[in-house]
Amino acid sequence: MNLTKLFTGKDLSEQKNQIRDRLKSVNNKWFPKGIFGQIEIEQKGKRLVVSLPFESATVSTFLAEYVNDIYPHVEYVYKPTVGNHSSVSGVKSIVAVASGKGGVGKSTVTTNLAVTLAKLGHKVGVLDADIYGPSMPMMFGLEGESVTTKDEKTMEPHVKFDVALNSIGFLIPKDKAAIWRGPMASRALMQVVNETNWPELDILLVDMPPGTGDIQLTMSENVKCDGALIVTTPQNVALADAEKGIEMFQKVATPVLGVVENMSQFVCDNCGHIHHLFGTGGGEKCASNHNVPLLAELPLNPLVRSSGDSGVPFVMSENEDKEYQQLAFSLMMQLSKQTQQIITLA
Ligand SMILES: Nc1ncnc2c1ncn2[C@@H]1O[C@H](COP(=O)(O)OP(=O)(O)OP(=O)(O)O)[C@@H](O)[C@H]1O
Repeated sequence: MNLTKLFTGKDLSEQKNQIRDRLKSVNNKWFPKGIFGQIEIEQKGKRLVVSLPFESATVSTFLAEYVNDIYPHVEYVYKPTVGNHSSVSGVKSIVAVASGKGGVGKSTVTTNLAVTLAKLGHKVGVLDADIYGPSMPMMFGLEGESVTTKDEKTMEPHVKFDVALNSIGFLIPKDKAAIWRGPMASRALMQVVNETNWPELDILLVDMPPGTGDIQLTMSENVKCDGALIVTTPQNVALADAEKGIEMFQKVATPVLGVVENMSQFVCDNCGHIHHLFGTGGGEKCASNHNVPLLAELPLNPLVRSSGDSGVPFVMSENEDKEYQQLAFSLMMQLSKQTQQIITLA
């Protein structure tokens, strides 16, 4: 039986070209230019399998719309390519999550983004570098835990929700870290960076302390980050600080992958009215001022706060990860564009 003509009566190469052409016509600003010229399409039994250089459930659904009418039997699979760098052994890419101002939700975004990336199939780690207020142990439900070691030299990260995590909060009580300054704080941070026995990771998210001080400088001098994600609220005072953060990363040649506007709006449970508690359009303006994309506008949602406090990230709840899936996808796309590591551009 000639499987290549099974469904359409067309030759396999003709079918592949047709699928490729359809995918090339996909119009979505997050896909790097030329990406669909590079993908692999194979026949496996009765199916045609498209190997994508990234993973996202939303992507498969989105792409199916372009192809389903001609080939309903196409399957999309994730085929990661091997990276070749990062200053931390075993780690393919490092992304700093930063904000100029404190309290804008940087740690919340880091946590939920990490868990979403893990749910999508990536190998993810989180380094809590917020040395003055490490909140990851609480957000991952690991408060009160300390580090373990197998060889008395390196620390084993905790693994929760499929994310490997280390935090200065596992080493010392919260109040002690808060009084560290300058070289002492930097030394402690570098110890957590260098002496953690990270497993093989596709991406390590670094939750930075707010501001543009010593720690940020230490990080950028000692750890080669592939990119930075800037979290802000739409408020003017937060935006001014976010812009300082962007400028700092640009100065040290760390590409800013994009801006995340958190607490963008609040939808009233009762009447559905949308309230813009902190103003509107700030994230977009901040991003366009610096020629970087706005990757997400995440709503203010009381469940996000209560989940963070309870140690079970918001995205672990059923059907609560759509916005974070989109953010995870656009972040990986931006990272691909920067590093050319996950995909090769045409
Ligand atoms: N989208 C959101 N909706 C509701 N509450 C949120 C949202 N994002 C963050 N929060 C809450 O706001 C508070 C501050 O968030 P978080 O600790 O993540 O901020 P941060 O920028 O990391 O702060 P810090 O400067 O202390 O590091 C937390 O109580 C968190 O649960």
